[in-house]
Amino acid sequence: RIFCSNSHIRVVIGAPTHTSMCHRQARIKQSSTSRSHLLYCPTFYIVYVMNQTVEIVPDTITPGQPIVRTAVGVLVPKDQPIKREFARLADNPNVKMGHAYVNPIPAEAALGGRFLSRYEYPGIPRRKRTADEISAHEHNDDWRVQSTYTNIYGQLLCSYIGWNSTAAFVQNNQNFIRENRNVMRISNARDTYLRSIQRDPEATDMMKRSTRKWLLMNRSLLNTPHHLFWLYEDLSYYHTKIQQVHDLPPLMYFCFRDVLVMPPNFKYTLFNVVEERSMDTILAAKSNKSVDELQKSIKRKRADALDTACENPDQCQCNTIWNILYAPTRSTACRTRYMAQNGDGSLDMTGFNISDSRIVIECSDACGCSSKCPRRRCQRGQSKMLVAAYENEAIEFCLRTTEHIRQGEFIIEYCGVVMNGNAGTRRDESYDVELNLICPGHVINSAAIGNLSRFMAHACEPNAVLIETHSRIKEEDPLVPRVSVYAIRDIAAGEKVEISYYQAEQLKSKDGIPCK
Ligand SMILES: C[S@@+](CC[C@H](N)C(=O)[O-])C[C@H]1O[C@@H](n2cnc3c(N)ncnc32)[C@H](O)[C@@H]1O
Repeated sequence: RIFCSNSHIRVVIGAPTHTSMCHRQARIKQSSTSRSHLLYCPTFYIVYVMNQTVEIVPDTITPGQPIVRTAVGVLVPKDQPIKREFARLADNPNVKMGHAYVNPIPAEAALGGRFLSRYEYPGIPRRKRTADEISAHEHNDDWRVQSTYTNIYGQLLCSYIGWNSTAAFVQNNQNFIRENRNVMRISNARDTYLRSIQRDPEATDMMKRSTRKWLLMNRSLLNTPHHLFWLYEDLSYYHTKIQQVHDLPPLMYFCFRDVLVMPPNFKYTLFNVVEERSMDTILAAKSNKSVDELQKSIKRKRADALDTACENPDQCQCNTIWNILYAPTRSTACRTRYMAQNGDGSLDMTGFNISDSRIVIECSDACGCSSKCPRRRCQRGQSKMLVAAYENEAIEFCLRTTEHIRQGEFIIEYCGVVMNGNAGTRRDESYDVELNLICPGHVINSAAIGNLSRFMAHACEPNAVLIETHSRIKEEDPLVPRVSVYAIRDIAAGEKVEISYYQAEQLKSKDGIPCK
């Protein structure tokens, strides 16, 4: 691993203008510690876990049952009773409390066979069945398709959940395609992206050679179940499964090198996980008050000067929240910018200045709008298929889009663990995003638990930006800090999604990752 020469990288999400308060920045600190294990989080917030037996797990689909999407996980320390202040949270179906966040191995993959993988990754089965075990299971119905590939003869090859690569089969009947439409859709999306790399004039010969490994499956790969290729395949599959619960697109991990490097190892989450100490701060914060409470306690004029893109503008409370909590007053030197949504949920980027402090405010049940409201964009989550691809020894993995993204479009939420940003907390700080407005002094750290946003690389001329987002579905949910990633210019399919880890002044001082 090659690290950059300086020890601190800072990622700015707020807009530091005048006060020291404003100067808190999202910070990425380089560290020489090895990469920690990650989890995947979807959309909302998390708290702590109590004892070893209590776990926060990502949501799964139970046939016939409605999907409850967890909004927050709360991690509570072991051997301590749940605090009284959290009692109300325990009744909220959007909040899960536990001592640890885990990515469990789905039941259909946990069958177990003779093959033991060399690698241990959260939520990925190590034990699988082999081709030798087929006869014992031939007539059982536990053959569910994981993914499909085309082999060098143009035949459709199918790999099965819980079986290693030696048990992959050629499938050539139309029924198979009809019955596995979803799997076929994901495999086709993967191949479309891989073909675009084959055509890319900037792709190196090594990338093209390696891309063919994914496009045209060969016998030697099938016969090497310990090949890292299969670990990439599993990570893509099991993390995509978590995405699907939240109706989010598939994701993929790639390494376009002759010799593959180890894929990233972390727990995948689609909601933020909050440490107990930070949950105390969150619950006590003014931003956590409901709109009604805010209006009663703070005698400030209701905002009506701003337009709202809410589908129910007469009842929309977002501008009131802005006015009471974030709008600059004569006594605040810190000028936070109101980021207005357009009717399609994208942000109005007119006059956007990357140095400005900025916030997006989203609707809750108090606004009386539906989940399709333009002012609930972060709540709906990612819509474009993104991939984490290994770039080089310096950057390692970065985030790329497989689809065109327009300026102002929401890309993804930055998910991870909400924790106190002081130096005492043990973590890899290079995955910190520092919060300025909603929970100052805290960070969202995605080193151990996060989603694809953790792979965004630094660029001196970024195409995306982090924006703190005041968002909860119900006023009774805790207002856990959230950070959205929006495009600040059009991003073409295949491009990297990059943010600036630094403020303008730091870029000039050449502190941190150099601009190339
Ligand atoms: C938040 S992580 C990004 C994901 C990381 N690349 C990975 O593979 O997990 C930040 C780290 O990525 C690397 N990085 C990001 N952008 C870079 C750039 N433009 N040049 C060199 N290294 C970069 C640095 O090691 C930095 O500490």
